Amino acid sequence: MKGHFITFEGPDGAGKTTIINEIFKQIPQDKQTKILVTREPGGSKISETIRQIILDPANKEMDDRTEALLYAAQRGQHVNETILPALSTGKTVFSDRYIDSSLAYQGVGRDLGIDDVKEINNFATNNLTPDLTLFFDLPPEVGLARIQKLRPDQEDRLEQEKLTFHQKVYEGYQELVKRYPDRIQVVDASQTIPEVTAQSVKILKRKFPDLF
Ligand SMILES: Nc1ncnc2c1ncn2[C@@H]1O[C@H](COP(=O)(O)OP(=O)(O)OP(=O)(O)O)[C@@H](O)[C@H]1O
Ligand SMILES: Cc1cn([C@H]2C[C@H](O)[C@@H](COP(=O)(O)O)O2)c(=O)[nH]c1=O
Repeated sequence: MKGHFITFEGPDGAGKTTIINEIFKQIPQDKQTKILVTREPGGSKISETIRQIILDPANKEMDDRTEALLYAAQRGQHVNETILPALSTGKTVFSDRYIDSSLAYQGVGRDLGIDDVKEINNFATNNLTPDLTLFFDLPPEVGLARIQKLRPDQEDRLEQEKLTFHQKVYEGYQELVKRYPDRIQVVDASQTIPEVTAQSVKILKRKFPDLF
């Protein structure tokens, strides 16, 4: 028995966390217990500790390769401690970010290369690949403005990066959408919250009718 592994991706502030919560509310109550909602970086005790190190604005001297390896390390722990045990009992896992974040932010944003970053992540996760990824498509400046409004003066180390970095990350996501057209479905995240939710639910119902 294996559950579905579904990931949610997009620029900072695209609405991933908000829409995951909205989708969850639309799942019948008796089926909600079959869903595990988790996030990256994080999703296990060790991975949350690594999250604090990566996102701490004080860690300005962090090397780009160290950053990529820390994201891969937290992911390895997350997969083995949280995601695989849930999938193996038939639960569906909703992960707020996963490997595509590393491919877009470290592979393209940090210029480390999509293929090299993919390789260290394949090692870390033993090649665990999502069954479906929803990409929340939003210009990075719009997402960053939402974050700024939500948490003024509380940006983490990645959010504090220049707009040019976030624009490269966005281009990275566009490349991933082209590379993995069967796995990654694009959602227009510039719509209202109910509209983004409805588009997401429609995609999920089509692919996994058993979820609802
Ligand atoms: N479709 C939307 N329209 C307008 N505001 C939105 C929309 N979706 C989310 N927001 C708002 O944008 C802010 C960021 O949303 P949220 O935290 O869900 O984004 P996120 O993609 O999870 O961000 P991060 O990448 O930082 O984790 C919140 O204040 C949320 O209410
Ligand atoms: C998993 C992952 C994340 N990131 C970046 C993306 C965001 O800027 C932060 C995480 O913050 P969030 O508020 O929880 O979205 O980290 C990354 O660069 N690489 C990754 O693999």
